[in-house]
Amino acid sequence: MIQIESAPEVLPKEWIDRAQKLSTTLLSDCIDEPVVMNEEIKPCNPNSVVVGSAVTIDVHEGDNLAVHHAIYHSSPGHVLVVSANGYRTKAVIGELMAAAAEALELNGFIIDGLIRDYHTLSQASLPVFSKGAIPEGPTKKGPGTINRVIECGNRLIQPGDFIMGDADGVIVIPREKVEETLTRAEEKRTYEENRLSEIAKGNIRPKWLT
Ligand SMILES: O=C([O-])CC(=O)C(=O)O
Ligand SMILES: [Mg+2]
Repeated sequence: MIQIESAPEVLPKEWIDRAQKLSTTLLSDCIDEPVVMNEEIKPCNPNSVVVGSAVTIDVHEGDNLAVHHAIYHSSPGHVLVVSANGYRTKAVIGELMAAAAEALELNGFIIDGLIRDYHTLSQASLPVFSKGAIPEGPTKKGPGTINRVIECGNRLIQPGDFIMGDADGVIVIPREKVEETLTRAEEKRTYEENRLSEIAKGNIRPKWLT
């Protein structure tokens, strides 16, 4: 049986547009709490960038029925964040599920576990983040939960949390901290752009390094 709670609100478009001009590194530098998921969770396609509101999914060991249901309980703007509870001998999703999610214009998948059909997913435009790949597929029996608090990548994820993933990994920020973190990260981006242009001009050593 799959327990399904209502889907969270998507993020304001303004937050998505601003975040897409930043990065997980800038944002994680600009918040005073741990936001980075376990470093093993990486994009299949290193060009992938995902920003969205977390739909949280907890699956039973080696099973993915809850993920199949979650795809059809989500909307454009949602990122499906899956806790596989450390299970590493079966994949959680593959290319068919990713194609369905892409056709429904969902934003992507973050999987604390493994996937399959890696070759296709490494070239797909839908962002898929995972700990790697394995051929063996999951059962589809349940149980599972959708839109309850989960643990993913050693972080607690609330439904509707701000999620961003890029080539460096994945971060999660509580909604009430997003506005301030975006503003601070924009200031840091300006500082870093200035540093790069100073380096290009030959002023290589930073002023703060005495
Ligand atoms: O069998 C599954 O549920 C996962 C899979 O390979 C696919 O989505 O292509
Ligand atoms: Mg498949």
